Amino acid sequence: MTAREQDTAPAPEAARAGRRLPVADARQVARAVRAALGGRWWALAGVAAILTAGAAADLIAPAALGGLVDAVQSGESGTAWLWRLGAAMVVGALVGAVLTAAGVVTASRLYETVIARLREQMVARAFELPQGMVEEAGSGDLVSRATDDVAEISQAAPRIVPALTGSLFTIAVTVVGIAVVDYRYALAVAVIVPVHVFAVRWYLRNAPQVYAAQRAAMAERAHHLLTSLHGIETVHAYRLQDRHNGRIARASWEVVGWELRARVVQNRFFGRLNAAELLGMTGLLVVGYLLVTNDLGTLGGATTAIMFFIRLFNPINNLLIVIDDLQSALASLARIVGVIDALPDPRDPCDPSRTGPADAAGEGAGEAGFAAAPAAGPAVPSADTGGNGPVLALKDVEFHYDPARPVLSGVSLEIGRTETVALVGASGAGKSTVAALAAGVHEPTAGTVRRPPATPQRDRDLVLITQEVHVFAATLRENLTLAAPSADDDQVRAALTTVGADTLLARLPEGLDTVVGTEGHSLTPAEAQLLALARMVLADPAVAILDEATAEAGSAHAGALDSATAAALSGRAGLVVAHRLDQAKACDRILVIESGRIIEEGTHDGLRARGGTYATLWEAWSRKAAQ
Ligand SMILES: Nc1ncnc2c1ncn2[C@@H]1O[C@H](COP(=O)(O)OP(=O)(O)OP(=O)(O)O)[C@@H](O)[C@H]1O
Repeated sequence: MTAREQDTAPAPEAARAGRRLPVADARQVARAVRAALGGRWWALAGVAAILTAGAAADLIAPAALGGLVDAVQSGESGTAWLWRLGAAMVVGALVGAVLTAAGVVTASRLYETVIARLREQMVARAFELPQGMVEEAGSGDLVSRATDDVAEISQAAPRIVPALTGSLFTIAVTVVGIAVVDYRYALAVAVIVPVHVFAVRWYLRNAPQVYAAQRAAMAERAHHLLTSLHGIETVHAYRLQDRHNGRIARASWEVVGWELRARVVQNRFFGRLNAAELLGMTGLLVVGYLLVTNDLGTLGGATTAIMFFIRLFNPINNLLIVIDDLQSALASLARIVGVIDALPDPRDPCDPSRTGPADAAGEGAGEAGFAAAPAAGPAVPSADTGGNGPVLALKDVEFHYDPARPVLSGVSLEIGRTETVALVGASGAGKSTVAALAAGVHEPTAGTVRRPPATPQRDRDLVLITQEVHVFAATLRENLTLAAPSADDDQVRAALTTVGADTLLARLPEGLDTVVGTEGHSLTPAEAQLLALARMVLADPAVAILDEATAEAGSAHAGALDSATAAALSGRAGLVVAHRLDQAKACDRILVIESGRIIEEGTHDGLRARGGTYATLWEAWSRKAAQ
């Protein structure tokens, strides 16, 4: 099965659901946000001060309005006093608007910085995640966290930050203001407190799981979209459009269902908030009526108390409504921080599992076709492997993707320092899985895999090249030196010459400076494979694993690619998943794999002479090749 075909195979959804990327808990989220703030507490305090000052200025207008009512009713104040009250209202509103705007702008800068840092950390960490982990979770989950979840936080933050910082102060000052007018007004307003407490508790009980399920449904939808697009050729070739459309439609309806449930929960919450407002206003009007008719208060006092209460609607509702945004944003934040914390901190010197440079695996592991292997499994001690001793060894390896279907059983193999070993077998026999285990993409479910020892350039010690070679939209030089950043032009040219790509270089209009890839000079599949082999030569790993790396580049180029492969593998250990049996013939040793077991092992001539499975495969392949 090719990598593309794997991507479009029916997704074992129930199995995958249990293997999502981790979601962080509240403690991890708080720690990540604190770290992303990077000690800018003074900026946070400044934002709070500006917003609360703005909220205080906003109280001047309603207070002045009450004064205005009393002044008009008494008829004793002159017009100058009325003008002064009017001016105070205008100045209060202006100062409040300016301070609020300044606070929101400063807050936006701060939270955008925090979001950007978290996003960068997540992307950096995503490159370090073991490929197997991302594959198990589905790349859609990761993409959905980098897009949907980041967007969710970016959209929610402008509402959350001002509401949290500004509203609390406004509420506190306004309630004090109402009590100052008359404590009985404050008592009337207090009836809304239990209604709010009830509404918020109900909401917090119901909303989080709806939002979490909504995010998970979005991730599932992204996964199906991505896998279908990624394997579009296979989808067309096997007429799988209906099946894939159906799967995407089901995932989309699942999102719609959760969106609707979220809106229902939200509306019921808002309904409870409106009931609280009605209750508070009714209480105030009754108390106001009683106080004014019994000469215990003035009409202006009642007006101020009512205006203050109306002013409370916004901050209280903002505060409670942002609980909704806050829940939603926190669900997204937990998913982002979940990726950041998915692996131990590479900078943590106490963590023995991470001995290499933080960016080592990141350089290649995220790009198809050139994956630097993450360190895993015990290393082969270099001192013990003199001569052509094994530099890569699998012992009694078992592996399954689905526990009900073992893929490999009892696989053992060793590869010497300068030996090239071919893996051959029918489609689905398990060749790519052996290659993935050898490269560290997956870890065995039983048995051991010993890979080359860790060094400061650990990711150069083992390189996996698959069919899907990625040509970056960059210059040819940049495409090559990403494998060896310190390589100079002479070394780059020498690597191209080694794999016979000097003619390609000569044809490019600006030589090594020619931009290749989607944005520039497009390379043929065969040229892209040569590029991958030249990259490997520059990386100079101890072990090279080629998973049908040159199988799809076209038979016209087979000879050139085989010579390039032989030159690139020279002097290092090579494991070659061979599609064409003439590739296997050129290797030092051949392993025949059938139904996840190695059933034959030997040289091309030895295996042919034995007359077993390889001999039969060779006869069939040679006949077909001769046609
Ligand atoms: N990601 C995966 N999830 C579930 N099953 C998988 C996955 N990848 C491979 N398999 C299954 O594991 C078995 C071995 O697959 P593998 O790709 O290793 O075989 P292969 O010999 O390389 O085949 P091909 O030559 O067609 O690439 C097959 O039955 C395949 O369906």
